Amino acid sequence: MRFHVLTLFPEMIEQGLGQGILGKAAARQLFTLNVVNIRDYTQERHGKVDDYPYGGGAGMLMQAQPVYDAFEAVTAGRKVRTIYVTPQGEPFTQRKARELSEEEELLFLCGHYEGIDERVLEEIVTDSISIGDYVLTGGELPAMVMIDAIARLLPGVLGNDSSAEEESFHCDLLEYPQYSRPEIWHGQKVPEVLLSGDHRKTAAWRLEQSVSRTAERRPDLYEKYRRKQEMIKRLSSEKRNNI
Ligand SMILES: CCN(CC)Cc1ccc(CNC(=O)c2csc3nc[nH]c(=O)c23)cc1
Repeated sequence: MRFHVLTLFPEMIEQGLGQGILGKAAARQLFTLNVVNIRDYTQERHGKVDDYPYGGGAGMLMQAQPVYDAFEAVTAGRKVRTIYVTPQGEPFTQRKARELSEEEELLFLCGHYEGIDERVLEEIVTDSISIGDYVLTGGELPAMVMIDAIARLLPGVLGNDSSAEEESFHCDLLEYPQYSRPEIWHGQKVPEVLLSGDHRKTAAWRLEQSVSRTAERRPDLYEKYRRKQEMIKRLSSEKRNNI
């Protein structure tokens, strides 16, 4: 996978994605990261890349020419899936991360100020994606969030035992509480069942914890889970009756 990021703050991306698991994975060539400074492509003097929006309105807009020239420099005529990170985009989900992780190459366009001239977006953008319904100061953090979620799905980036955890999230339940040594900390004991070594009881306790935590914190996911359970029950009883 080759990640390209077009941004006005390249060091933010390089710092943010150069540490930890992703830094190591990039060093092992499990993916490459190419960060391009849009300001390097301006034809205006003093590195100017923004201007006032036609029709008035608060703030400034990034102009089309520098963005387009940076894009052309990276893609060199290749057709590359180009993601414009924007509050006006479709919501980013684990499903979308999985879909994007199948691509060979991804180009992320980070806006700043109040956005980018629509004409260059029309020409180069394939997907407009938001990371949530809150307003940030720029697209760099959203691009890093998405690259993190996508890169961890690439072969070799995480230890191979994590895929099971992936599935658990897919069954729409929040994860159960976890404990490690010591057995008593600040007078709080680890739940007995986890010390019992009884795997069946442990699994049952963890499922119960996941369900109650989901019901409490994510009623939307809980509702989905409940309906799925009901359908499974109905189908299995229908199957029994038909036999
Ligand atoms: C004036 C209307 N604003 C849109 C809500 C303009 C605007 C605010 C903030 C930004 C910077 N944010 C992003 O570039 C961004 C990119 S993806 C994303 N997901 C959630 N929230 C976000 O702010 C973002 C861009 C335009």
